[in-house]
Amino acid sequence: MANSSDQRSLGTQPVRWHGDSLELLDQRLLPTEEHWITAEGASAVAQCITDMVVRGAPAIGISAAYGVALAARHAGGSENWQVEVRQSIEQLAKSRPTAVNLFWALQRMEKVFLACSELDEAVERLAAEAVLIHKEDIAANLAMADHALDVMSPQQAIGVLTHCNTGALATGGYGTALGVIRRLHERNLLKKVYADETRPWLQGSRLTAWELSRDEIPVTLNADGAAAAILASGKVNWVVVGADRITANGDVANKIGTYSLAVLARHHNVGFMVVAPSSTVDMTLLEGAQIPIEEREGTEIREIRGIPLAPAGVEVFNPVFDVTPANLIDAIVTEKGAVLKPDLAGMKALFA
Ligand SMILES: CSC[C@H]1O[C@H](OP(=O)(O)O)[C@H](O)[C@@H]1O
Repeated sequence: MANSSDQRSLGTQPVRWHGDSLELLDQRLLPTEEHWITAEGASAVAQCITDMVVRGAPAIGISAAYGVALAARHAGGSENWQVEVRQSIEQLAKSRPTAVNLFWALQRMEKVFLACSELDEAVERLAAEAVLIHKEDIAANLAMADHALDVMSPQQAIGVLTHCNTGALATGGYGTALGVIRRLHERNLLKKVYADETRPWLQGSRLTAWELSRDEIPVTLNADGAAAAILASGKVNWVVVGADRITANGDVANKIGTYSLAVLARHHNVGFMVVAPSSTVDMTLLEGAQIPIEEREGTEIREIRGIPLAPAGVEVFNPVFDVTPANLIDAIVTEKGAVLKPDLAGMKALFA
């Protein structure tokens, strides 16, 4: 995907589309190794999503869209090509449960699929739709950065703390919360950015610190447990995070540890901003308690790259997302605009 016409650095995009295959940067190996996996079919893309080769709500949706396009591309000669594509959509839908972008992208691809009567038409139109979803995500990220700075209206350089990875690696490019950080840096309005390491998967230390360092944006990595002291220090004006699913009342599911950051931010009178494209908004769910929260293997906490960090077999509770109630959020920023002090009425005004 070429850089956007505005010549801004989009950062390292996590997927490369080749028409008959999709290359995915294996984010499990960063920061020590840049290894690209080539997926030639939907099942390979689904496995890459489940295994977190590619992760991040928008990037998951974009990858799944390309996976559907690959299903049609490689169904050639089959009399049951419609069955094969439908089975691929169903398989991709089972890859991870929380990020609604996955289901949003699959529904959009299915709509195109159902409008195609011939395989050749489906191959062409599904590929075009996946590329469009990718391009729209980049445009959304660039727009969200503008809306976020309007909300912040910084009169001087500010301090920001972020959680997990919401950069180019988690999206089609540029990033959501990290896109705001990129924009602040571009405008010389970024005094300091603290990045939570974000245990257990370490998206912050392995991905955010890598992305920002690569793009020469100064970043300070901190243990998750240091966030409270950092917010107490007065060095941070805003906590800026992404989202995996936002419900109609403004509750937000995001990486585990986000909820505690929101409590800390409110306690220390620090702004708390969620930045996510409208493909992350799920108006079919009224509140956060309805969001399916993914739990992953205990080994992700007991070990790091096979090195034991805990007694073998110790019981683990490993939810990889939590829900931040709307009343702890100062702003939800999307490409359509910002919802300040989000509630059902404010969300309906933008997304009804
Ligand atoms: C740009 S949204 C990224 C969002 O996804 C992350 O989760 P995961 O790395 O498990 O896919 C995290 O919740 C981020 O905020």
